[in-house]
Amino acid sequence: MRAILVKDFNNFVSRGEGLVSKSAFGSSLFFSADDAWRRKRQIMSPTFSSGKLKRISKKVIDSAESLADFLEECAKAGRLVPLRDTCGAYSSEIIAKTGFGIQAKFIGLEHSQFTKYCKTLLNIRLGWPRTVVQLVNLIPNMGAFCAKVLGIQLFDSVNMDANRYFTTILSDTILERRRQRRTGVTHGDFLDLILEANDAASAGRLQQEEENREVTASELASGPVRGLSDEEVYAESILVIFAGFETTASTLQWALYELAQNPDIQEKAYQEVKRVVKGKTPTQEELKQLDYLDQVINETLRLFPPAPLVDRKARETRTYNGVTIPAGSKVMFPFWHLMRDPRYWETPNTFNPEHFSKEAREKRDPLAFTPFGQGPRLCLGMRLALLELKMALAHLLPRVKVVLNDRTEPRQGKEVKMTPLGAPTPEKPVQLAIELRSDDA
Ligand code: HEM
Repeated sequence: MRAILVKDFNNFVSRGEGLVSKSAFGSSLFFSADDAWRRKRQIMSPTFSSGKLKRISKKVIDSAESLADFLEECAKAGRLVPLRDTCGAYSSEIIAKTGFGIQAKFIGLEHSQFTKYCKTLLNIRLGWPRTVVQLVNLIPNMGAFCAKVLGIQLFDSVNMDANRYFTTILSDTILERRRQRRTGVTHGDFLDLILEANDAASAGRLQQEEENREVTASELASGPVRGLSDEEVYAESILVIFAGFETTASTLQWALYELAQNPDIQEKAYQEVKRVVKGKTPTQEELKQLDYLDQVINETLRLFPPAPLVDRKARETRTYNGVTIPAGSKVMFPFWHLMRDPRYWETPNTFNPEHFSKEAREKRDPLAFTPFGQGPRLCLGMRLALLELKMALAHLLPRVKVVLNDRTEPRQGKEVKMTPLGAPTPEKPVQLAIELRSDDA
């Protein structure tokens, strides 16, 4: 794993498969190969640096406050909280504000078109439609022809209604933003940051800026980097939705579910927040001191990785530790299994934040924990995702308790059943009860 993802990355820059779609999103950074990936990664990387993240953290804080307000309202009204919808609203609200410059308020709202299209961006085919696509794909390039040339939705991996919705919002916004940049107006969101990095690339300044940051040689394109066209800016913005929506929403959902299942762990996390955070909103410094909360988040990512598998394609035939990997082969890394492997985890199938105590971490190979991938193609949004998750929990734990009882799904004493395919998803929507924390708790 180390050889492929890290040491000989240059032979495994590309993912195993691209995305079959007429949408520009199919050619975004996530699905790009070799030099096309290097160019886009170099433009996008500065956008996600910790310095830039500080500029958007106010928007994350506002959404975390709204989430805590909403849970408090549910507690007062005795209403159960539908976890998937609530966590999805939190994550899509942050995307809308940071990625698209929309003044969004989705938490607690029953119908938001933006959230609806975030959820349905990918065209999930089940039953007979899946079988038809699989059969047609037996003929090389036939599926791509049906999607891209004939425009048949069944074969397109992107839902074209969602694509149209986001294109419409973005094309107007990008035009307006380019105009505003010339007059010095900025909004401090990802769209601004992408356009800023893009201007640096077009002016040949990106290379210089990159050299001052810690960027691995494998990430650097050889020669000057060409800026992104409007269509490419659009593709990268859609990628922010694809990569950032379900992943963060799902992790927050599982974290809250596990805290409800394990009241002692919830109490310990609450006591830490109560001890460290002095005001209504944690400062950056206080956030860093919430070590136990980090352990809770990491343990959630270990048991419920939203991206349970990644793959790479070999450019040349080479031998690693006696195993020859022929050119063009796809190598899969089943993170889900690795992160439940009893050789690395004391109680592999139990939610136990002590797996991430300082002592336990020091004893373990860091490659045993890879929810964000590994090597130069590591998740670009990792810092943002961790900020979103930590901010949400640090805001809501001092105000409310999440609990299971005889009205919730699952009931107290029962566990959630998961669907067998893909990212960890509960079979039935989880609904938790919320209790207010009293001041002297
Ligand atoms: C808990 C949340 C998240 C998890 C667990 C996660 C996990 C991953 C994983 C496993 C990969 C593949 C890495 C590889 O191939 O080695 C990835 C790629 C990526 N993620 Fe995330 N992700 C999360 C949130 C986000 C967010 C919030 C964003 C942006 C807003 C984001 C942006 C990306 C991008 C752009 C890539 C493609 C990187 C590339 O191909 O160079 N992710 N993520």
